[in-house]
Amino acid sequence: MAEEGKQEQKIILKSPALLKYILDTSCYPREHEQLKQLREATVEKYKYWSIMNVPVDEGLLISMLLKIMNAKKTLELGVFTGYSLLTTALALPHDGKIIAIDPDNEAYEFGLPFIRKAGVDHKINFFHTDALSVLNDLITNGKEEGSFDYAFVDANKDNYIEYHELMLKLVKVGGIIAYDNTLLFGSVTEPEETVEETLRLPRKHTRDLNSFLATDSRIELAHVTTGDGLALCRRLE
Ligand SMILES: C[S@@+](CC[C@H](N)C(=O)[O-])C[C@H]1O[C@@H](n2cnc3c(N)ncnc32)[C@H](O)[C@@H]1O
Repeated sequence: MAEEGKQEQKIILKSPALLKYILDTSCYPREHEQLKQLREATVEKYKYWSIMNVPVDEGLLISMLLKIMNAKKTLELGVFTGYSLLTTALALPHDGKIIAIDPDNEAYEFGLPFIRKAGVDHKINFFHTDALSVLNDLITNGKEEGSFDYAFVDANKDNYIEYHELMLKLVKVGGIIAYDNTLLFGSVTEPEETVEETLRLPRKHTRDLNSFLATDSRIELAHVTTGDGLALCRRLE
């Protein structure tokens, strides 16, 4: 058998039924009650766009990662209704701190009652604006370089490489920068002309990011096939 064929045999998720099995068996029973309610309310209000919430299996992975790292101070770029934000807030200790940024205040306000009910809103400092301005401010005025344990980047794809340079300043050596949607609905491997038009530019940005990260010697990289793809980068220098 060709080497490539052997590799393919290692891919576990061979069917949508397997994803459903993982969710039903291992994930939904362990999802925090307020995360479940937030997820369901988001589906009801945002319909198709609820797809933007991080899926439950990925949320559980992020939660465990944060606890293994003993993360206390984190950044969140792209909040929407706050599924990944609430996941993070629940995983941090009582005195944990999250700087969360999104220009969409309405979606954040929609998710806030669930975050409050979970009793973790005191950990969150939400900035209702574009991420770049806040990140630059944290570096120049806030003197926050090297102070974050973890950053979750789930925002506008066209800025990811720019965000990466700022993340490498803000996240401490040994800390994790996580980029979400790095497989972009599987479009990264499809020929451009077969990809729906609205995805073509994000697909290009995502492919550029993946290639960039693969050769960036300042990080250790693990490209995880959970959700829509999650690139975990550990800052090395
Ligand atoms: C995929 S959603 C985030 C989902 C969220 N992490 C969750 O699990 O529910 C992407 C979000 O990025 C936000 N966004 C778009 N441009 C942004 C920017 N320049 N800075 C920060 N956030 C931005 C959008 O408003 C949107 O809410």
